[in-house]
Amino acid sequence: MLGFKQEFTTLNNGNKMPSIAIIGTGTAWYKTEETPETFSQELVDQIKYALTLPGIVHIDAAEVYRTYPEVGKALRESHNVKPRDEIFITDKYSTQLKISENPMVGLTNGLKKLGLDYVDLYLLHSPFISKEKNGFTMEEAWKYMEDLYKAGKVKNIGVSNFSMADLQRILKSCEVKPQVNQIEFNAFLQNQTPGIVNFCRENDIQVVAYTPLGPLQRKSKNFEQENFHKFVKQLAEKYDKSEAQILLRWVSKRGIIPVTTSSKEKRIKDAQYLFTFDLTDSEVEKITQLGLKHEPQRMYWNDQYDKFNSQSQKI
Ligand SMILES: NC(=O)C1=CN([C@@H]2O[C@H](COP(=O)(O)OP(=O)(O)OC[C@H]3O[C@@H](n4cnc5c(N)ncnc54)[C@H](OP(=O)(O)O)[C@@H]3O)[C@@H](O)[C@H]2O)C=CC1
Repeated sequence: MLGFKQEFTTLNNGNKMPSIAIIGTGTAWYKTEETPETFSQELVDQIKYALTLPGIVHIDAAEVYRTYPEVGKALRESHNVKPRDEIFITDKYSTQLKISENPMVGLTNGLKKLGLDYVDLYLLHSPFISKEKNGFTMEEAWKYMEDLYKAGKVKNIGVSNFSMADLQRILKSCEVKPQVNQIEFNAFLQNQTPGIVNFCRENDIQVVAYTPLGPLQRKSKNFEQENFHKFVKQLAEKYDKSEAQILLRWVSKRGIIPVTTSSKEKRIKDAQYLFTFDLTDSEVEKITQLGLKHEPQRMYWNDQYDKFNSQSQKI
């Protein structure tokens, strides 16, 4: 516990959430079905390891990842290690691919598989919702979320991959404003959709960033010669931290909550210990500017959002 420090972000309803999620259960862990054959004991072990770390541990889950069995098993086997109120679970209702009838049914199914009676944050996974495909409109989907919030089944509600226009539709008709918008964000993709980060800030909607380590996940052949990578390396040496920690800290210094994941215990621990060091304002600004010089690097929702590439490196 020596030297451990945690930070929290206050949401627009006054609730606090941990300022980093250390185990995302999608991307590398993503599956297309939940069967005994696809069950990943490795993921169970990584979540169990994460739950031995100090502080509140934030896990990012979703209906579409098909990893509820692993998350559920890890939580059940860790109930003596970490109490429920020291675990923060984000979950998402699958909108693109219809898995359950509606968010009410989706949450009920998820809670059962996770062995929980509430989740801390529940999101609509994407804005691509229509009466024809889903059986309800985006506004009606949000109404389900509000009902779950009012019933206490979810402590906070939000959206994911929403653009300004999508959020404007929700804001026009909602009773409860989304607490967060989880989007793709990193130094090489600083606006998933035009103006989204500033719009969320102006409307007191917390931005949560998936793929915060995009610049490390895909490197060019000559990355060592690139000023961006040279500077990140220099900071890693200065602070005696990993390059991943520098990039995650940069995301958090931009007022955004990173959602990372790893198959390696050391990296999971490094993420939970993120707030044991700080970057200066000028270092944060330099990473921002060097990042903006890089061409947009979008890894998810390309079919829907590649059309915005020319605007995604403008802030
Ligand atoms: N709402 C949405 O639509 C989406 C949500 N998400 C959520 O966000 C989570 C995190 O997304 P993800 O893109 O994986 O997050 P990150 O950008 O944090 O990337 C994590 C990956 O980067 C690798 N990595 C870590 N450190 C380094 C390094 N120094 N060099 C090279 N690679 C490194 C890890 O590999 P290793 O295992 O080797 O450490 C891991 O596979 C997902 O699991 C999911 O929960 C993701 C996509 C879409």
